[in-house]
Amino acid sequence: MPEIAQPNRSAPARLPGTDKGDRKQQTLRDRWLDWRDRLIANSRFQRWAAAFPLTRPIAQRRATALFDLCAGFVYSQILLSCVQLKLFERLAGDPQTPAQLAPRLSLTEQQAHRLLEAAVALHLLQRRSGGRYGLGPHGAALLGNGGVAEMVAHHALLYRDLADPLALLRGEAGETLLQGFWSYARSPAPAEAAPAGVAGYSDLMSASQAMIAEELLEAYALADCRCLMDVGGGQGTFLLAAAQRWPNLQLRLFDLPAVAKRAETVFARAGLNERATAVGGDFHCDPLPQGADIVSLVRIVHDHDDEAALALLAAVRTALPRGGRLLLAEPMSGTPGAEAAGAAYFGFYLLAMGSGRPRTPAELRALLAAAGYRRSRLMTTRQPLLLRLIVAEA
Ligand SMILES: CC(C)=CCC/C(C)=C/CC/C(C)=C/C=C/C(C)=C/C=C/C=C(C)/C=C/C=C(C)/C=C/C=C(C)/C=C/CC(C)(C)O
Ligand SMILES: C[S@@+](CC[C@H](N)C(=O)[O-])C[C@H]1O[C@@H](n2cnc3c(N)ncnc32)[C@H](O)[C@@H]1O
Repeated sequence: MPEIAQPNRSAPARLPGTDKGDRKQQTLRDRWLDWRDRLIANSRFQRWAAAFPLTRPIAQRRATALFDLCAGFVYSQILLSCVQLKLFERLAGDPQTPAQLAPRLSLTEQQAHRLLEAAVALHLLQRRSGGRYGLGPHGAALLGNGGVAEMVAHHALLYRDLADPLALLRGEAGETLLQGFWSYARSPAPAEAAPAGVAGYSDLMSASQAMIAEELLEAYALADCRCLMDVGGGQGTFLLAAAQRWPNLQLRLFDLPAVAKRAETVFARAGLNERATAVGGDFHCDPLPQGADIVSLVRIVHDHDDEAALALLAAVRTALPRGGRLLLAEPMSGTPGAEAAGAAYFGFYLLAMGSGRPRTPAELRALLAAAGYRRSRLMTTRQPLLLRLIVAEA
């Protein structure tokens, strides 16, 4: 059973770090933060701040932000309903009334109206003339970002795994649904994964490559590169994008055998047999193919705990010639303006997946140095929420 915290109504709020003994070690900043916390936790101060005209907007903003944290799951489920009903596709360029939509969604008019109003409140949809509903700014942006709808749909697994977050944190949750979905996570012999076990995650990764590949190829020019090897390259969607942008580039992909097979089919269909090869193996124990002058690890390193991540970075360095480059691209922790996506979303996502953690650029650069890279540099990406990039020199 999940643990339900019981509020202690009689005890006064006591914040840590206020004992006389602790005080000696506190910096000025710690003391200021203690004072601020005591003030904000004081319900009389809250009432005063909500009433006083100069502090009222701040109090209202903070209350809304805290409410949004409480309600996040509800908002996500409204988004999921819209995705499942393909509401954004239906309304793109064709705003409709609840009466028109209801039979197409297998809902009554009243039910459709409730969903549409909720989606309007979340800026997913927007009201139009004549009682019709059309896309809102978020709904339109979602349509323009391939893979977001698929991500939303697969969150059903994540949310079930997170139903008892403390059990998950304490490692008492047992086998999770995400471990089943990402069949290589925690598997002692990932190279033996059956084709059916890799299909779901390979398709999801491929669908969401649209927003990743462009970011990466915009951030780093491959003009002077001869052969790019994408390690953990999935079914080859990133390499397809690289091939289109850089027509002289040779392409190599390394992934688990069942995934490499899928990439082979994709390369053949794209007529890339002359330029692209896919090699199957396990990057934890098999040597990586030599011959590439640049290697990419796209959304790979955060999947692995420190020891495995360090070994993988070292294996890539060994496969590269001296002066060869590694592109380490993934969402990272501590990204200014997107802090929640790193430590909170990916922190708990990877916890549910059973392996890995999001790292800050500084942590990754320290791992790269420990793996023997001579230098590394954090590059600028246009949407750091989705992807950051470190380039390292072997
Ligand atoms: C014309 C007028 C009046 C105004 C225009 C104003 C203007 C300039 C507006 C800007 C509009 C605009 C360009 C909007 C752009 C919006 C974008 C780019 C939105 C992007 C959203 C992306 C989202 C929501 C991404 C979600 C990604 C998720 C959930 C990723 C999950 C990844 C997972 C689970 C990865 C798993 C891999 C593993 C296992 C960790 O390795
Ligand atoms: C999160 S996906 C990223 C796929 C792709 N780079 C992308 O960004 O779309 C991780 C990839 O690493 C591969 N992988 C996981 N463990 C592996 C291993 N031990 N050896 C080789 N590939 C592995 C998976 O099969 C999967 O394709």
